[in-house]
Amino acid sequence: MTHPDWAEAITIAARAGASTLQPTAAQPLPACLGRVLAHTVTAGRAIPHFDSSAMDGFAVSGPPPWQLEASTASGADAHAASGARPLAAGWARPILTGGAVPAGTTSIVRCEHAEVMGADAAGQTVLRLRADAPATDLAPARNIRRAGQETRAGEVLLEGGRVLSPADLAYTAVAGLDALPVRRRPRVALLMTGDEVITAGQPAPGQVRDTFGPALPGLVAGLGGDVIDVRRIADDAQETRVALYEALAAADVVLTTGGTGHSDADHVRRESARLASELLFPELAMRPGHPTTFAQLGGHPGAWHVGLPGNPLAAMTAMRVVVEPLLCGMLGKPLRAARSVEVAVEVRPVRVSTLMPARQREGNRWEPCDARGANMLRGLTEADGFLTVPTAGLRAGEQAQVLDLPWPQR
Ligand SMILES: Nc1nc2c(c(=O)[nH]1)N[C@H]1C(S)=C(S)[C@@H](COP(=O)(O)OP(=O)(O)OC[C@H]3O[C@@H](n4cnc5c(N)ncnc54)[C@H](O)[C@@H]3O)O[C@H]1N2
Ligand code: MOO
Repeated sequence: MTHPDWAEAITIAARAGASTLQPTAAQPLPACLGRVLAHTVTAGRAIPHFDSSAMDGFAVSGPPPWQLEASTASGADAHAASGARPLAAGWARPILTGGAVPAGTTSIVRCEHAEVMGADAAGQTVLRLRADAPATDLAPARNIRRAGQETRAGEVLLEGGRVLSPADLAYTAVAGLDALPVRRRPRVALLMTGDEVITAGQPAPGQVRDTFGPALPGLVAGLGGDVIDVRRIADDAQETRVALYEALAAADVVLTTGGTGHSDADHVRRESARLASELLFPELAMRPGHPTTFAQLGGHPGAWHVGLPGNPLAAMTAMRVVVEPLLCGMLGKPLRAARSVEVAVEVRPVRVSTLMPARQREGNRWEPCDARGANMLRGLTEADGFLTVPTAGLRAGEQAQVLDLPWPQR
């Protein structure tokens, strides 16, 4: 079996994910934040849905002065009442911001630009434009928010596949919807191996602090997964087998960390193979992260298993090129494409196509971070993305591809 490079891994994982596209359910708007919209939603009617005033003031009909109607409504009804009856020529009517504009209105004069005078000879209250009011106040349709100005009935409100933002939810509410169809979040179980790994305090020589427990659950949630289980398992064949089996029954995606090697202490590869209905790849032609395995366990749909390598940076590159596209596919979300950038410095040839944590300098010029060994994290904390380095290396000034990090950036 050939070993995919990073670009092929993204394609394979995304296609696999799409074959288990998650079901859709309507959710109330506040529960939709960060969820993936399952399909495109259109406006059932125009936004705004009626002509309304943009200012507190007066609806006027024709040139000043006007005869001012007595205010007929206040409180809860005031916004609707202002538009209930047509406005006759030569008349003005009090109106609130957001109030319905009566038929016959030529413009809205804001209250600070108008002056209520005493009664005229006929006993009518008169409204005048103040001497210092700008002439634009009387421009046709001044301060009127027209129905349909923002969105026409039948127009697309939001495209399917997008991750819903606070603005999207607010806009949907304006359109009068109470719920949106969102994809179920893939259930993700996280199994972490490594007898030498401790989860608190200072590790002794031969021990290492767990880097995955603090980082991966949030990372998976940010990619749209629902982390249903986080478990540490011993470097033991039987325990690995039972844990994989149980996870496969409960989850859509099983992520393991470590144990992908071929030593007596590594059991993930063998136990995954026992449960696998399909091996998509046993490893990658990419560093760090080359031991990453990807399989489907327990038939279709069963569960996807991604065996992340134990080296912390290797696991992060695998998250970017396998887990992120897998979840995108399952959620019906578009992939984030690699970006073309200019390389600021020479990068020497490498044995296997390599993902290097890299920083963006002035302009779109990029350079690799230091401390970018597979076991290291410092470079990644300083990185703006992964620079993809082909085996031939890169010359200063050459174009190269950068992958965004699998989390929101500064
Ligand atoms: N003979 C070979 N040895 C190794 C090879 C190889 O090709 N032949 N590949 C190296 C590469 S590259 C990687 S990556 C690792 C993959 O190892 P495993 O997936 O089997 O992971 P472990 O052996 O369990 O651990 C590797 C390394 O990572 C540390 N680790 C594990 N879990 C954690 C954790 N939760 N937090 C922090 N660090 C962790 C572990 O202590 C080891 O140092 O294999 C290489 N060896
Ligand atoms: O390729 Mo390893 O995965 O260098 O860390």
